[in-house]
Amino acid sequence: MRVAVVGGGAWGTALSNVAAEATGEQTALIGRDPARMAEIAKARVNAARLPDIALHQGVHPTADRTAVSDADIVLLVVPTQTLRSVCAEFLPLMSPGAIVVTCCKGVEQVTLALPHEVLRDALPGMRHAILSGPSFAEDVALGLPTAVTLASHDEDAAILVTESLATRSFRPYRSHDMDGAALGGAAKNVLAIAAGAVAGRGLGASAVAAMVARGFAELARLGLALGAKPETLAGLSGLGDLVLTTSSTKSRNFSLGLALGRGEPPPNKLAEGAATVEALVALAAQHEIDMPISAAVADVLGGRVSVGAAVANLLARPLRAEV
Ligand SMILES: NC(=O)C1=CN([C@@H]2O[C@H](COP(=O)(O)OP(=O)(O)OC[C@H]3O[C@@H](n4cnc5c(N)ncnc54)[C@H](OP(=O)(O)O)[C@@H]3O)[C@@H](O)[C@H]2O)C=CC1
Ligand SMILES: O=C(CO)COP(=O)(O)O
Repeated sequence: MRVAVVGGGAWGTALSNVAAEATGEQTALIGRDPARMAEIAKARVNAARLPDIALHQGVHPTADRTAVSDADIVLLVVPTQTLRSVCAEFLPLMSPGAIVVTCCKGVEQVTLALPHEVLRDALPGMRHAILSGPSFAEDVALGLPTAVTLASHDEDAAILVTESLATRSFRPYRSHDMDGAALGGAAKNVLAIAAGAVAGRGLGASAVAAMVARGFAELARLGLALGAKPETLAGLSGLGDLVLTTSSTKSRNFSLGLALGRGEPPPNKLAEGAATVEALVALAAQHEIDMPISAAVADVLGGRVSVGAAVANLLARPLRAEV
């Protein structure tokens, strides 16, 4: 199986190393900036996005989009808001039998679609899967043990992708539940901003734990309303990724929240949760699901309330039975 990776960011670079190791085949890493891709090819390191980590010898960095054409499996590893246009751009170049895997985590702002729904709309007739789960690009690229969810309605596709990405340290677990895998990844990014803000305000580890647990409750409420399976929501791509992202300063979303909580300027790298939060809250409203923590993040990032007022509002919510 030959894999191509579209998106020369941190995660795309880490996954290209994984695919080259797992398949023993040349793996194209396709970025959009020719000068930067030439630099990566020469230095054998993606200094801007994944510094100090050598590319696997089988990785072929390029800006030539046609490098996707002989791939059996195409990983799309770009920000969620660009996924649809990237699909349109690559559709005429991909082999019609290729399996396309979205590795993005978010909700599309205009349509409120999750990444796998974007693939379904934008790449009709092609085979689809989604990869999600607790996995910092740096950890994966360093060969640290990582387990993720690989979900597809197409069992054969899921097996082929799993086999083409499994290494001694990277373990994809198969699932049929694309809705659950996608929703977990999208919601945890938003909830990590909230956890970071609570930590940044110095409210203590107990408060952060409460935020994570109540955050999981709202992730699960929306997931169940969308038809996700409880075991997916409590698994790697749901609770697993929520725990990772709400507990580490390696997370761009948690770091954004931390800066907001401390009253510091937000880090300049855009976290996916910031681009997703309004759409996530709108999606929840469509399903009449209450997501107070996500709504508070939306209000803070939208400049409608301060972090202090948002936390105070959350604490002032009427007490009720835990659900
Ligand atoms: N980083 C991580 O640890 C993980 C990230 N993810 C998810 O993977 C996705 C990508 O994240 P990550 O790699 O970290 O992000 P980065 O910001 O590091 O990279 C994003 C890549 O997408 C490219 N890109 C941006 N806009 C466009 C566009 N309009 N058309 C084509 N390409 C574009 C960028 O190109 P350019 O370099 O030219 O700007 C860059 O190569 C996100 O959804 C994230 O949530 C999932 C798991 C782990
Ligand atoms: O998705 C991730 C880990 O699973 C990466 O999280 P951040 O985008 O917050 O860095």
